[in-house]
Amino acid sequence: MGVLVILGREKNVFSSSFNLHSMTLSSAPPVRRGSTPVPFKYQLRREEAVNDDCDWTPGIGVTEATSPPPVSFIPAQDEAAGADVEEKQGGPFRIALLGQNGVGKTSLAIALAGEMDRTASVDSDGEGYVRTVTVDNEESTIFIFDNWRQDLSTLVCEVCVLVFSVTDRRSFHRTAQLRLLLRENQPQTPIILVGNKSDLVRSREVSTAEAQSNAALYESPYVELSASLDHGTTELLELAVRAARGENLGSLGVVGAEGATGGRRESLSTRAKRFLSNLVPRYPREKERDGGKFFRQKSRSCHDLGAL
Ligand SMILES: Nc1nc2c(ncn2[C@@H]2O[C@H](COP(=O)(O)OP(=O)(O)OP(=O)(O)O)[C@@H](O)[C@H]2O)c(=O)[nH]1
Repeated sequence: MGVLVILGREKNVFSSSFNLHSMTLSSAPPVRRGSTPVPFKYQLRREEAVNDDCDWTPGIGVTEATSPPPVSFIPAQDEAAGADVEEKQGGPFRIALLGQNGVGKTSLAIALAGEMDRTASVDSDGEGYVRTVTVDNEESTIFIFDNWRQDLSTLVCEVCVLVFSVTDRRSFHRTAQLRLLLRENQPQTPIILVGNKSDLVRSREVSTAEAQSNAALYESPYVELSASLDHGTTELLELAVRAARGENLGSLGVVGAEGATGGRRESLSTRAKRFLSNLVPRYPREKERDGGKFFRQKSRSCHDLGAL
């Protein structure tokens, strides 16, 4: 049984301490958001990713002065080998949201915690989100945390959600690095790849197909969503709970905002056929077969317009 820690919702706790530092240490560089391009000289090398997986911004993250308070964590009972599967069914399940700064982890954690729905059963201790959810007619308790700043080797959770912003290619690359680190430390933990900010269509830098094939390479499901619009978050929540229960998710294709049917997506040819069959007959032969219905309908609508 574990008590988890998010510094997410009460991010103000972290923010306020950070601001305090910013005030005293005026030379500290600003925190980089996911949508802000990073100068080339600041790009993270692999060695840096291994040693310091906190941030892309140099000078921020691991120093004593700017790091957030340590995350408290009590390992769950089922960590021991031979954990009781039945015990796992109801949780508690720990879901860790990891990813580059500004990709929307906190927004996503809040959406998953159901804070926007005031009737949801949500309880936060200020460090994480605790929620009881019913998935597949079964109740489970979940802990969601989005602000893991310590060494990834100390992270213990039932599911890892690697978040990137579809508007920031660098954050997509960051998930690949994180996956590498996670696989080194906990090869069995299910990983779900999440492309957030799907609402920002015009600023997109990572296509659905690219992210999906990347996820498929590692047999992870890919979920595309918008935390801000709370679009696709339910699918992620259900997926995470199923993964935590030990269900094999495999590679489900795209789930969420752009392809809400998961592995049961229609093929391109099926969709094309359906689209064509729905077309109004346009060609003379079809019009003949149609018995002139098309024209009659059209003239009727013209007539109606005239009446207006
Ligand atoms: N358009 C859009 N903006 C989003 C979405 N999700 C988050 N944002 C915005 O992205 C910015 C960063 O969101 P956060 O939730 O703070 O991101 P984070 O990953 O927790 O950031 P750090 O705590 O710095 O690591 C905020 O301005 C959010 O409003 C989304 O789905 N769509």
